[in-house]
Amino acid sequence: MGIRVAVAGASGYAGGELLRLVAGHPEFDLVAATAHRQAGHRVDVVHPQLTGLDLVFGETDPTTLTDADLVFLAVPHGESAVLAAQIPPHVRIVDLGADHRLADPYHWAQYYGGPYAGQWTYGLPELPGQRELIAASTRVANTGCYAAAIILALAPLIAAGAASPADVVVVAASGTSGAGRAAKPHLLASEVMGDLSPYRVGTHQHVPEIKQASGATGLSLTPVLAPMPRGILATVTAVPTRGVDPQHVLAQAYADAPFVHVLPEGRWPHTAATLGSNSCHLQATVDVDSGRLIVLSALDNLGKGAAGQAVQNANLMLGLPETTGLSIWGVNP
Ligand SMILES: NC(=O)C1=CN([C@@H]2O[C@H](COP(=O)(O)OP(=O)(O)OC[C@H]3O[C@@H](n4cnc5c(N)ncnc54)[C@H](OP(=O)(O)O)[C@@H]3O)[C@@H](O)[C@H]2O)C=CC1
Ligand SMILES: CC(=O)N[C@@H](CCC(=O)OP(=O)(O)O)C(=O)O
Repeated sequence: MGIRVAVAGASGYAGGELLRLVAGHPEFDLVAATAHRQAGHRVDVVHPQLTGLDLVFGETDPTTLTDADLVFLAVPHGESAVLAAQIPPHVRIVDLGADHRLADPYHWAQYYGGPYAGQWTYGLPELPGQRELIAASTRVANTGCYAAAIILALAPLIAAGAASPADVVVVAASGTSGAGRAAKPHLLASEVMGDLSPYRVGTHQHVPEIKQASGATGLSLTPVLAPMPRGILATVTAVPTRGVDPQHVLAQAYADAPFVHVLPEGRWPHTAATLGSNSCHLQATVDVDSGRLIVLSALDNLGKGAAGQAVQNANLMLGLPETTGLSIWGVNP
């Protein structure tokens, strides 16, 4: 008998990717997959990529989930805090939503609203000291998808004193699965195809999360919806504080990180190379004209930006090698 794992919100995009990873994980037994409107439907009807997984979605209620050793919560903001409060402390939880990411209740109220649920251990193992904290935790808050791409690009440069924390500018494009599966008019194929559209310009909810985890004090983020199902490409620029090679700083920071790859000089991250993997690809340079540091960061929003990262955190919480059941390599093309 392996480690008993339940996935709440399993009918969504992040939940579907979690099911795929949990079902293929050598130490996990999938004991429950729960949904909301899709409760009672077969998993392989909602997720045809999981044909062969003989399961029906249960109702998302605490009694189904407390039977597990570890629960992944992949439900909308606000719902995961309500569920988590009803799950006993001995059951480990990784929350893919935002409910437990922020330290400051004021930021929660400003960007999300509703009751503030408090902060859990932040689930980005590549931050200094964070692996150990995650391993010692029974409650872990997974990162936002843009947040993962941007923090991995930025945090080592600020920590090394190589970039000014006060003036960080990011433009980041995301595939449509980042917005979830619920039908929304702006996500119709006719609206998305052939278009690049900025949204929540200057007001995106990941800004306080990125500042909190990276040390940035002034950050402008322009998110762009891109006509592709998966992937994030973030262009992060900052003012250098001293003449260090940003690529060298990143390579040193991630020398022991199995999923973060600083690419050889001359190669630039692009989303397709990361899809299906739990990897983040980085490359950095200094702009010849402005002198600003430029870091490009690519990942799969459902991989390192969500489900892959959640499994990486669960592995650490359970004392398993962090790479168990995860792929470093993608599926391009
Ligand atoms: N998509 C992404 O790239 C990322 C998502 N996340 C986070 O992961 C979580 C899930 O996102 P995603 O998969 O994209 O969203 P989806 O909209 O695709 O899926 C949402 C899931 O939550 C269920 N659900 C909806 N309403 C409720 C409710 N009131 N109570 C309980 N369950 C409910 C849905 O069930 P049903 O369909 O049966 O109604 C579905 O299983 C969110 O918190 C999101 O912010 C984090 C990082 C990246
Ligand atoms: C394309 C798109 O809409 N992306 C989502 C990112 C969702 C995400 O990362 O999840 P959290 O909401 O859990 O932080 C957005 O910008 O809100």
